[in-house]
Amino acid sequence: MLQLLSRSTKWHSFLNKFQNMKSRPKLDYRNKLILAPMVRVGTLPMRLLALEMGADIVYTEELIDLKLIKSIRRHNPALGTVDFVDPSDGTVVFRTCALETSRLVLQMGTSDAARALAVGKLLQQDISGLDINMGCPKEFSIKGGMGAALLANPDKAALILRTLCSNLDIPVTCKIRILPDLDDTISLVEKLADTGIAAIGIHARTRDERPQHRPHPDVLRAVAKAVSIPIIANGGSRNMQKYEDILKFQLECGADSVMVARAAQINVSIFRRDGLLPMDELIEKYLRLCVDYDNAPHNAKYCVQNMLKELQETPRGKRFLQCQTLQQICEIWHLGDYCRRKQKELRTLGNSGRAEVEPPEAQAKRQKMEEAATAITDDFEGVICRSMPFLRSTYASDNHLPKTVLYVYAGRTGKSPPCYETQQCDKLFRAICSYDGQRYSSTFWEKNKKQAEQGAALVALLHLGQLQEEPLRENGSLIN
Ligand SMILES: Cc1cc2nc3c(=O)[nH]c(=O)nc-3n(C[C@H](O)[C@H](O)[C@H](O)COP(=O)(O)O)c2cc1C
Repeated sequence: MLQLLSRSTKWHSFLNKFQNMKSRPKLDYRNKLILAPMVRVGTLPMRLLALEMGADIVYTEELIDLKLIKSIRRHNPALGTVDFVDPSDGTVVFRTCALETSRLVLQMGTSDAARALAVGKLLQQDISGLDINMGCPKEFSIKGGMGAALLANPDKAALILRTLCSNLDIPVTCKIRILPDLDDTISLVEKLADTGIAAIGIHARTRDERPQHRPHPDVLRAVAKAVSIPIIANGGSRNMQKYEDILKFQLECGADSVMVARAAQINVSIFRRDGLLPMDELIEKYLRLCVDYDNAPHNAKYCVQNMLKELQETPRGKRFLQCQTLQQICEIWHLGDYCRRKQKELRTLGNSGRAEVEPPEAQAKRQKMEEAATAITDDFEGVICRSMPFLRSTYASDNHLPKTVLYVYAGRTGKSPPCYETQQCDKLFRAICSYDGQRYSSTFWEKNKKQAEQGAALVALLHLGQLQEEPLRENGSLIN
């Protein structure tokens, strides 16, 4: 009978899942450096980078149960990932891969035990721990009875945790904030510990305290003395500039483990025993992972912005802020070729992106865009192309703009004025400048038609020897 059953593919995949989960050692929360849950920051590339830098455990950003429950789990063989995809619009709600499974905790926002359990069952084969957010003070969470709302409803919080602990095969934890009163905090932690959770993350601030307020390591120390489950201390980033500062905070709190958010958001190499990496090296590593795992460009941009901080004001930073695609961002860190090559390879491997789960209207729109992009590539046959973004702020007046300069140059040399044609792909533009029997274009996709034309004129001027590369590179309007 068993033999017969094992022949069926369904039974086989169930057996695999079960064996994978059982063979994975249970996550131990003692003596660990942890990447804290952070919305928009804790996506796959940043988690993998944190692990590479020395974090022992990484948390996902908070993912809401309602969103997860309706998502479709699918393998993405091109990327080697498991994706949970929103079937209504095809967006990837959660992407993970085998490299992180044994050290990955997913943080969920929930207010309902049954729903949380359903999500836990859907996810447990792909993660090693499930954490419930009980500390988020944002209006969205509180209104939905999630996050810090659960601190005011300990019975419900305990019910959620008990339901998960009794029915899932992976360890369950929660992340709370301290209460204004120490005894109340200890009572709450004891009540939650009774549910069977494997550890508790505690942000050393109250619900009403903001990140700029000093944390309360003394409160954590008292809690850690009073309870026996592992305490994960959080809230110390304000005083964390290097690896040793993480350990100092852990010691101050008397905690078993420590969880870092903002300090890692700025420089994830804070987890590195051998010291911080230079920012550009870190960004490069991060971008490679974004390319490898086809990360959404807006997410990559947000994370790089956090690393750049005030350097966003430099010419390079300003150029970066104008980027809309991963390719454009990669060009700035000299990874343009890597990005192009890898994206091509992923397409060849069938990285279908959203296609399989798209509703028909979205699918039609995407196909139209893909056709347009192919047509555009064909149209660029024989065109002299360079990657030259146009940055208006680097030109003193309209008289200096590339289109004007090229127009004047044409008049001076007795040639017909240049003319332009523009191609649009979704919300981005490229232009071709035709001048004296030759066509020129910038490979940098611009946000509007006018900028695209200026970019094309720049390429023409450069080719005609009317621009010098080096000065332009310095003032930030030329990238190679
Ligand atoms: C950008 C950002 C996003 C965050 N998102 C989450 C989240 O999804 N879930 C959560 O429990 N806390 C979240 N937090 C709070 C952090 O996990 C952490 O509790 C807080 O920043 C204090 O730790 P730190 O001093 O190390 O920054 C977020 C913090 C930041 C800065």
